[in-house]
Amino acid sequence: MARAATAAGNGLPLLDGGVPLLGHLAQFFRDPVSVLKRGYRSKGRLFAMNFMGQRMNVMLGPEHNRFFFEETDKLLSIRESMPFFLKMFSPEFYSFAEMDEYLRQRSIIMPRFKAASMKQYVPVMVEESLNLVERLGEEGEFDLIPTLGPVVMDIAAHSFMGREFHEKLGHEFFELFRDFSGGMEFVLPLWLPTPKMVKSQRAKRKLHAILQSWIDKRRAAPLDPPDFFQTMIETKYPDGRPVPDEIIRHLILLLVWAGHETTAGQVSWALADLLQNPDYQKVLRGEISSLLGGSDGRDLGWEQAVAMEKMDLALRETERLHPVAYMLSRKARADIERDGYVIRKGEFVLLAPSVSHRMEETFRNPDAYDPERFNPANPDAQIESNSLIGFGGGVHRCAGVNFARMEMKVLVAILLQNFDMELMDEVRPIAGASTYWPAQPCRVRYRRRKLDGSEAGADMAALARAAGCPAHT
Ligand code: HEM
Repeated sequence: MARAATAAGNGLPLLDGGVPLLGHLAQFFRDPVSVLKRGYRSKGRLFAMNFMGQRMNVMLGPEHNRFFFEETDKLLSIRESMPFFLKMFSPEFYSFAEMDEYLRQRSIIMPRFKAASMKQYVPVMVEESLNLVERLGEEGEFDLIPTLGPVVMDIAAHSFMGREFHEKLGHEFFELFRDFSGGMEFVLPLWLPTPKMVKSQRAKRKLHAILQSWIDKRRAAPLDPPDFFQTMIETKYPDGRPVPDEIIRHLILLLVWAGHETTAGQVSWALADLLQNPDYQKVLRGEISSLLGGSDGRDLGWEQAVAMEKMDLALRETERLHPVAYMLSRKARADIERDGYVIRKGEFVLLAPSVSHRMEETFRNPDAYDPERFNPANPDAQIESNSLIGFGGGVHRCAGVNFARMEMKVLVAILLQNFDMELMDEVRPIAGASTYWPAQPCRVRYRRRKLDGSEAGADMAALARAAGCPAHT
């Protein structure tokens, strides 16, 4: 049961092992997921950490996930939990704005990620993935994050700002963007003029100037048929008012910011998982070659990408095992009673997909890589709502989830179709990061495959086996 409470009551059980003054802060920043796992093992689904006197209340499992998502913007505030957002964007923007303004701004971007609009991004995703194949050549080594990160940025710049912007200004935009992202400060006060904060603010001003010049250019000479950017600058609010340029600039930066590190990390994990699970890699190869035949992927269209159902399962399993957004955060707006405990107004409330996704009660054999657990055709499929939350939930669920899933599908499919790959390094999560991606180096050795489509038949047998076909045991 959950309700706003004023009654006296005990706080959530406090995790052991805090040190004077800092509490659990230092150990958390060193290795957040281990601390969260220790909390679950020793205290269960509800526990608290101490960050220099500030209580951080952690909730785990589908029931608590549901509560967290349903109470966001009611008992739980998103805006107070991410103050750095204010510095990177502005007080009237998105989650920081009043609810009706937030919903108005959200309604500008959501239609751009519906199925009908998504179709226009697939050719861009294919083109940028094939550019990577071209750059990699016949054989060699690449490091996952530094190689896939720029492809994700190319896809974003090309999809959201258009080909011409991407070709002329993409590089400068990317460089500035890296500095801008450095403004995501969790520990130090935001008014402190640290070098990375000064850099971030300078980059923000330059990014806004670049985007404004692009808005002016497109207003003077509209693109027909319109692409993402053209549609954004022509969109009106439901009451007919034009959307201010400042909001358009912030929205573009928000999309790139929210989708860049996350997708780069998640797609790197997806590839690393597949390279460690050759049986399922084979299943995917079968699916890909049954759809693409002997093509390198340039014919890959929306319909084929949607038909990659095994790839969907693999991406979901990676989202479960390695959620890059390993923790979501809110602040309590009032005292909240939860299972007999009280969370006080002003305290933080956290979800931890990184731990909830590995709970035995929710997922059978949780540390094993088993994409088929999500296959709805399996009688024992594990698809309880609010159990897989790598893209969040409720009204603030990731706006770009369809875009990200499609992008990862295309990139992984094209890499698997074109290269034989093996991992050279042990895959470990990065320590102390805000985005939980594989630590560097995480190198892959690759060699170009001969593409004649002859593997499709053999791989279809593996596909049938994985789907549990008794004729292929
Ligand atoms: C694998 C890649 C991605 C992951 C794991 C991811 C994860 C998430 C999560 C967990 C949230 C909710 C945060 C919260 O409730 O506190 C979120 C929100 C959001 N994401 Fe993503 N994201 C990804 C890619 C993208 C992409 C590609 C875009 C844009 C094209 C995007 C745009 C957004 C936006 C705008 C929000 C804010 C939604 C709102 O508050 O209304 N994300 N994302």
